[in-house]
Amino acid sequence: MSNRIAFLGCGSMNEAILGGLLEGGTNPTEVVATVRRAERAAELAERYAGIMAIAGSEEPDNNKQAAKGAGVVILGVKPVGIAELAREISGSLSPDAIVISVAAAVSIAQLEAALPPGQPVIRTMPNTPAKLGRGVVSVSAGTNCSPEQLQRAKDILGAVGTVVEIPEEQVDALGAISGSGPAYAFYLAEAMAAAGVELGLDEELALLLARETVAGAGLMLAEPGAEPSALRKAVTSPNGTTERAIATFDDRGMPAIIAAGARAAADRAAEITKQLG
Ligand SMILES: NC(=O)C1=CN([C@@H]2O[C@H](COP(=O)(O)OP(=O)(O)OC[C@H]3O[C@@H](n4cnc5c(N)ncnc54)[C@H](OP(=O)(O)O)[C@@H]3O)[C@@H](O)[C@H]2O)C=CC1
Ligand SMILES: O=C(O)[C@@H]1CCC=N1
Repeated sequence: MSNRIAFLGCGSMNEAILGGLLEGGTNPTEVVATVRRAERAAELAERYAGIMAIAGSEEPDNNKQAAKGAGVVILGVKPVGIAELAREISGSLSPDAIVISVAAAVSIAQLEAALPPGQPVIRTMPNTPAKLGRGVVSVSAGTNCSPEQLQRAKDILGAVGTVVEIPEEQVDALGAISGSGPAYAFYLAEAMAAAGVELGLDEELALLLARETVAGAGLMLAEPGAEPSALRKAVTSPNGTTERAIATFDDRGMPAIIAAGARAAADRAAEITKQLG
């Protein structure tokens, strides 16, 4: 099977996977990426020496070209564009090419219906820390995907983070935690910076403190065996300052607010799936 990997629609998410794969040792000459705009293709080609990046504005058959001869094809456009993209490349795919979708809300049934009968499909839900090799990527195999093909996808995706295999019914829940989750951590950093300014710190200092603190805490969480609650307790002196802050968060219902946000994300995914028909 061909080693070529095609990233069709290379924006935030697919670029993070592409970057993580190259960091992990994938040969850039085996990577091809497609986008719509020429500036974006030029940006990718400059940032990742050796890859091929093709813009649809210059070569309207870019997706077909990239799909042709690829062993793995990763669909990375917005959910609403996935089925159209799948149909567009259907005549160019090798029958054994593994088609991986990173899109939220697009079901395996919707993917399979848009591809040639028998095409192996894997639905994933990655996240952008993939770029640093610290992503979480779920995999759910479609009906025509062999165990060997699933293993190949896991091996490839393993270079960008932790791979978890889940039944498709759990993808929306997983996406609400790990897919969207990096944004929750960045949101926390934004809110901490704003709180620092409210307490009288200047904006630049407050942002530095928030960034470095969330990043440092993330690194501690990444240590083997790290437990969030144990790490929190180690910062929380009895009757001290942190205890007062956490009690205030609890009193104001912070855990319930986070649960409600995650629920809203999962519900939105289900809503989009329905809209896509
Ligand atoms: N962002 C995230 O953290 C996550 C995203 N996802 C999923 O990833 C997918 C992409 O999201 P995201 O990366 O954020 O979106 P972006 O808008 O950043 O990226 C989409 C990319 O697709 C390109 N594109 C659009 N239409 C076509 C086409 N017909 N042919 C070729 N390229 C095309 C765009 O090109 P151009 O730049 O030229 O416009 C752009 O580079 C979504 O389905 C989303 O659900 C999943 C998990 C996390
Ligand atoms: O916001 C979204 O819809 C995508 C899916 C998960 C993260 N970003």
